Amino acid sequence: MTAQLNPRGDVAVLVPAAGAGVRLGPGGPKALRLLGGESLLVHAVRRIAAAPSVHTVVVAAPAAEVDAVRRLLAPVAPVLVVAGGAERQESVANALAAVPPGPGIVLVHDAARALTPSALVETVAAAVRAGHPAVIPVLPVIDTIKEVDGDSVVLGTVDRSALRAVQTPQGFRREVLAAAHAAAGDPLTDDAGLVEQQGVPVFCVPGSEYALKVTRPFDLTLAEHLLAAGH
Ligand SMILES: Nc1ccn([C@@H]2O[C@H](COP(=O)(O)OP(=O)(O)OP(=O)(O)O)[C@@H](O)[C@H]2O)c(=O)n1
Ligand SMILES: C[C@](O)(CO)[C@H](O)COP(=O)(O)O
Repeated sequence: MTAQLNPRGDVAVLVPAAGAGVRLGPGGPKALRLLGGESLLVHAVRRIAAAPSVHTVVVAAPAAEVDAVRRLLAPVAPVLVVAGGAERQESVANALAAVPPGPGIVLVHDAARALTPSALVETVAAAVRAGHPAVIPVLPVIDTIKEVDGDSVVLGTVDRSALRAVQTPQGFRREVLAAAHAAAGDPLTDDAGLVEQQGVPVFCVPGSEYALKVTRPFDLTLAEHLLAAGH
């Protein structure tokens, strides 16, 4: 099946979208929950597809929703849809296995970061193209951070100047991501973590407040406001 966006693009974007959304609460798989009348997944794919470097998009959908997701995305962009797994890492691996020959750069981008600007896709891809084997968008940590024992006893204050909150899209040389997944052990929360385990340097670029992850009900409310404000 052909599902190319820009045939001259050098980037494949994997979109893990198979999570249950337990922290968001009841209402079905999170990627299919609505934001301003459209699913988080549709918002995410539309913004990815608008990035000029993108050659291919592969979505990892909940196994029971693969056909429904194909129908949902058909009017949005040409995409490949595969079944995700029980863990995010497995969903990414399934999507990676479906990338056709061609793209030398692979980005992994959460459907749950639905309002991520297309420009961030280009920024991450450009940093990989410039020679970094692995690239992540990050934001500074703005709160004072305490280490605690249990829920309530403070052990100390952490130096936040060295901490960063990590977003997606995370970008990789294709062979670097493939090798990291081939060697993967216990599931990690992001793909850069797998690459770190291979001793590959990971480079940070500035993230975006609009790339917030819809995790809890408050995040969905915030995203609704951002969307209504034109983002
Ligand atoms: N088995 C899984 C788990 C997560 N994801 C995707 O990975 C992204 C980031 O995961 P997260 O926000 O943690 O989503 P959920 O796992 O759905 O959230 P929760 O932990 O609250 O259930 C989401 O786009 C989610 O759909 C996935 O493709 N496959
Ligand atoms: C890759 C990621 O978006 C990094 O923030 C990841 O999906 C986070 O998962 P978490 O379990 O919600 O930290």
